[in-house]
Amino acid sequence: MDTLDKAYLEQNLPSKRLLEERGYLKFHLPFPSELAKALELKDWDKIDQLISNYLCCGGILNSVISYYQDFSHSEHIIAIRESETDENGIWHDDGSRDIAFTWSLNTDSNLAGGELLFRKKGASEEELTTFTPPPKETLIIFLTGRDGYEHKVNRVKAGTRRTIAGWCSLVAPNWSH
Ligand SMILES: O=C(O)CCC(=O)C(=O)O
Ligand SMILES: [Fe+2]
Repeated sequence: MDTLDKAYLEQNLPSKRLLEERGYLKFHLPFPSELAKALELKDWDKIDQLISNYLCCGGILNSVISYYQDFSHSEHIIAIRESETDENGIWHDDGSRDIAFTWSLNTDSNLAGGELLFRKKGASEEELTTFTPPPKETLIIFLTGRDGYEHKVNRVKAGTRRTIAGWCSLVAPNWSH
């Protein structure tokens, strides 16, 4: 499932309207076998390289994210948070990026905390969406400050939280975060 055609995307992905309404989408996007293998080996360099490829033309992430937002620039990191050293994140909006994503690499059954919180700026506590760290292969795509949203990651209380965090923009973003 490395290249995805338009018909596949339209039939299998959540609608664009849902993203506009809620500001986020969460769904299962299976890892290509080479990524699954690299995760098993904890080969972070390989994972980093594969994600670069997937964000490029014809790649799985490029196809999926482009379905929602045209982009020509992308950045990504492998974000690893361990309970021993982790701290509460702060609310932020990912600056001038058009859209953000987090593709879970979590395999740690001891993982506690590390929730991703998401809200419209100025929203009340009840209007907050909380994503408990999902299992590997869960993709969350979410809107940024450009559309008035912000997010933060809670402190990991036990175990290790791993994800690929990324950002995509049509024009090159300002490099401030
Ligand atoms: O770790 C995540 O799921 C998101 C991280 C994030 O928001 C960021 O690095 O800007
Ligand atoms: Fe962020």
